[in-house]
Amino acid sequence: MRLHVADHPLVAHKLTVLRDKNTPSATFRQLVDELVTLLAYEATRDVRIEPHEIETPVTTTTGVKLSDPNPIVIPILRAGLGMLDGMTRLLPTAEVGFLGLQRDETTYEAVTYANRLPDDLTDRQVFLLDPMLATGGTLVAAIDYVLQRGARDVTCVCLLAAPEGLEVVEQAVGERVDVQVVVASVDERLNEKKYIVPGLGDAGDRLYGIV
Ligand SMILES: O=P(O)(O)OC[C@H]1O[C@H](OP(=O)(O)OP(=O)(O)O)[C@H](O)[C@@H]1O
Ligand SMILES: O=c1cc[nH]c(=O)[nH]1
Ligand SMILES: [Mg+2]
Repeated sequence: MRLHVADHPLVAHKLTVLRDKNTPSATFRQLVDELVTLLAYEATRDVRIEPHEIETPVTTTTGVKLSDPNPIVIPILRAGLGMLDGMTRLLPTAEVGFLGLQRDETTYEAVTYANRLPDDLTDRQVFLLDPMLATGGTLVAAIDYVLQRGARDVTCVCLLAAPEGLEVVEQAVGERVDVQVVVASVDERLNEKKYIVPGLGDAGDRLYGIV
């Protein structure tokens, strides 16, 4: 597993406002969108491209275009949905799949309740979106899901990660496949309820308000 922590003053500034418990839902949504666009720039560094010849008004030249098939972006419902627009702003031709996973707040195990994905993800570049990597259970379940469908190139874009969760993902993925995790911050730890500290609380509730 490769870990990339975005190191940028704008990311740090926006994240601080996001963490503030007094930040209202509308501002929270806007900030998630802005942060994802900044993270997407880092997360797409290895997006597959191929040579592409064009004519400028002056001459012909060889540039690049995204290779076919285009990447697939998969927000993990609910909270990951808040990251979708920020990601597809940079990758407008990406396909979008959906995965619904909810963490059981007693056992902390991820339960799958929805999926709408292509059956075959062989040779597809996959971007998984979820703002919170806490125990890592949800992300490991999502990674397993796409690996079972043949994906071998997976980038996870998260806002916050706990060191404990990163370790779980690292152990689960090992050297099996090329999994990259891009985050805005690796926080201190998990608390007794497995919430990220200092964190930002429940991302889904702060985005959408309904528990
Ligand atoms: O790393 P984990 O310990 O598995 O926890 C992280 C998961 O918890 C949150 O989702 P939640 O289950 O609250 O669902 P929601 O997005 O519908 O609120 C978050 O968006 C992650 O998906
Ligand atoms: O801190 C946390 C942990 C899990 N899910 C969240 O939304 N926040
Ligand atoms: Mg939630």
